[in-house]
Amino acid sequence: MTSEDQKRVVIKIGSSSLTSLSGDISRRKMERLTDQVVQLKDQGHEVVLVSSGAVAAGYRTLGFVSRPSSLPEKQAAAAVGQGRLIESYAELFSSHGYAASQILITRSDFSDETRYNNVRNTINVLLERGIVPIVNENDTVTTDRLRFGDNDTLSAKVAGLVASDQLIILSDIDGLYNADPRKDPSAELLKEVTEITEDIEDMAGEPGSAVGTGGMRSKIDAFKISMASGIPSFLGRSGVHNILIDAVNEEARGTYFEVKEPELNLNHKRQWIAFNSGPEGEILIQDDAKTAIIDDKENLHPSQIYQVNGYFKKGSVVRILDLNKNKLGLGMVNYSSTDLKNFQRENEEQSDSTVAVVHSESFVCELEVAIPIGV
Ligand SMILES: Nc1ncnc2c1ncn2[C@@H]1O[C@H](COP(=O)(O)OP(=O)(O)O)[C@@H](O)[C@H]1O
Ligand SMILES: N[C@@H](CCC(=O)OP(=O)(O)O)C(=O)O
Repeated sequence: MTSEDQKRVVIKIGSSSLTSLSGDISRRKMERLTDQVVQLKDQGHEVVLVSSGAVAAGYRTLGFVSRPSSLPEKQAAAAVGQGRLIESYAELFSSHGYAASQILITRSDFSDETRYNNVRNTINVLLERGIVPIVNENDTVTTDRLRFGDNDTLSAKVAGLVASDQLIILSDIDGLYNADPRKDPSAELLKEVTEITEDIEDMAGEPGSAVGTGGMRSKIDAFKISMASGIPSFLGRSGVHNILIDAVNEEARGTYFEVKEPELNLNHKRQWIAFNSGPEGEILIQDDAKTAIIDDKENLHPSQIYQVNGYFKKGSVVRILDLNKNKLGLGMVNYSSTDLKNFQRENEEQSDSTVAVVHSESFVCELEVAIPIGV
């Protein structure tokens, strides 16, 4: 957005923020949240919602007394519930003069760079036209292997995709505590996090409610992605009065995840490589090439390759490993695996050619180590 006071904000609303104690969608809770989104839009902010709730909105119609646990049952529930969820959002927004739109995404949509960029273009047009994009995982078609699985990481990836100014994740808890508050009543709220260290990761426990999927762990994974993408983020409790308005103004109670080194932010291309690409093969590099590639950010040349594993095309993303198979990073290759294997056989006669532009992905390297592909 142009004005400093007007932000582009991605807001993730978890199932627990939309449901009553019985697990059913609560119209009152939806109304409270959409009212605040309307206020934000009236103030000139652009808002993208990433909303869970499809399974919660559908399972009772299928005759389940509680949220089902098997994948096909959840998918069937989502097939009924997603339509209802969007219908409710559409009604609530239209009563304030805004239109809602539905965007359903699978991981394979994001692992294809063209489709990934296409989603961005679509959302940008919707925002330009004043529509509220409402994103959810396309639950009905995903398989276990291809699922985001939780909307926390999806929301962080969407925030990066649309170059959001802020990511707000609402939950049933008012932020990140230094221990799971259900197990440790003396746990304290962290008001600011500037780096996701192992200690921070260890604080996360399992989901709190019967309807939640990801728990604090997936929220922390999400904040790793948003922080690496340069997006200040916030975690707070959805039931708090005016939480969204206050969070946008950075006045709400909760945990703020700050971006301290904006110069290290991943650009769009690197975000895609780091978090969405799905590497297709691996290149083991010689030990003496490590410093040049990782620290000095030089390109990878054929003479520095020890071994090429798997089959990949020119333009694929591959894992770069050391001789002990430790992950060093991800790189986009300029040659296919067949070409690279041929170069090696031909005694590296092409040693001047650049194999992979790893140098520009050196920060991705660190992230790859920290965040397994597919979080
Ligand atoms: N360190 C922690 N700080 C805060 N909450 C935690 C922590 N560890 C585990 N939790 C639990 O995570 C829950 C939120 O995750 P989840 O149930 O998946 O909600 P949502 O539906 O909003 O995604 C909280 O209710 C809390 O019980
Ligand atoms: N896509 C699923 C929700 C998955 C999910 O992340 O749920 P939650 O942990 O409540 O945010 C649905 O709409 O029911």
